[in-house]
Amino acid sequence: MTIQWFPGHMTKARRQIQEKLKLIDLTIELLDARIPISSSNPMIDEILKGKPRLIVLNKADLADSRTTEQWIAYFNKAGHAAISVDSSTGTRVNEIPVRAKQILHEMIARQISKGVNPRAVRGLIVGIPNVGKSTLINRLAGRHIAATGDRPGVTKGQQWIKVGTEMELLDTPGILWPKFEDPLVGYRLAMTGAIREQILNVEDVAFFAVKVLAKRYWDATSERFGVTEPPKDLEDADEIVRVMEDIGRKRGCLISGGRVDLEKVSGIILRELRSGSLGRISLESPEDLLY
Ligand SMILES: Nc1nc2c(ncn2[C@@H]2O[C@H](COP(=O)(O)OP(=O)(O)OP(=O)(O)O)[C@@H](O)[C@H]2O)c(=O)[nH]1
Repeated sequence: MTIQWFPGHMTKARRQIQEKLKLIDLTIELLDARIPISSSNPMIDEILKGKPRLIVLNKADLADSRTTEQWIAYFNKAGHAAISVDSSTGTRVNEIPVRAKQILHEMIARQISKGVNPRAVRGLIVGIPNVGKSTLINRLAGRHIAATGDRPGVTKGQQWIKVGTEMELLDTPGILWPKFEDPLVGYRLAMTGAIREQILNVEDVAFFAVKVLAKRYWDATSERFGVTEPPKDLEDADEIVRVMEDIGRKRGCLISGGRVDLEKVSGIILRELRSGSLGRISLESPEDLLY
């Protein structure tokens, strides 16, 4: 689903989430494990207004596990419970209700001294488009939940989905928008396939992808594409383009005069990055934040 986010849409999305917040104990903030910062919402703290939050790093099967561990430590340090899952196969999703229940217990323990057996925790999944909200809801529900909430003309009350005895989830997630003002965020979202390539230039997206690959995953890149010479200087755009051309020659992306078809090779690089053919790749790490 692609949404054109105009200020009016953001206000509406925010209002819809805030209506749902009245019904729930805790939010499950879904982020893409490969880009936890770029897949987050810039106003999340304000929108959630202190509602307890469990951060779930989804698509962990595509991210590099060492970096994912660093992210979990980073979020823990900032005071948030965080776990990583793969919703497509269901790996570790059963930890979500357990952690949610723990958070609820801690919350109640702070309010009442002891002797309580809190009811099932009521949760809401929130996240930007394509982060895997529906996949996770279906996984937790153990069946396919039809996404009828947005269909015009269908008035539908909120439905609760039982997740074992520990948790109940609202059946429609809260949709958030990413931080559009930062162009790098746009490129990172495009690298993961979260936003359509047509919006951004495919060669530009691949350029940034090669920069990250050369910086952090050169061995995997070199092995996959058969290129041997890393860029001499990551800040030198000509050197990044030279690596793209080397990959293009290896993959036979040539046009008349022996020149490399940069658009074609860009498509190949991005497809292989997204599909996991280059291995498990994280496009952001907490170290990037430490400028
Ligand atoms: N590899 C992998 N793919 C996933 C995972 N979770 C979801 N996906 C894929 O990501 C894509 C988007 O998933 P959705 O569940 O439709 O995402 P959504 O957040 O509901 O998207 P919107 O409806 O656009 O808001 C689909 O192709 C899923 O198969 C995961 O943990 N690992």
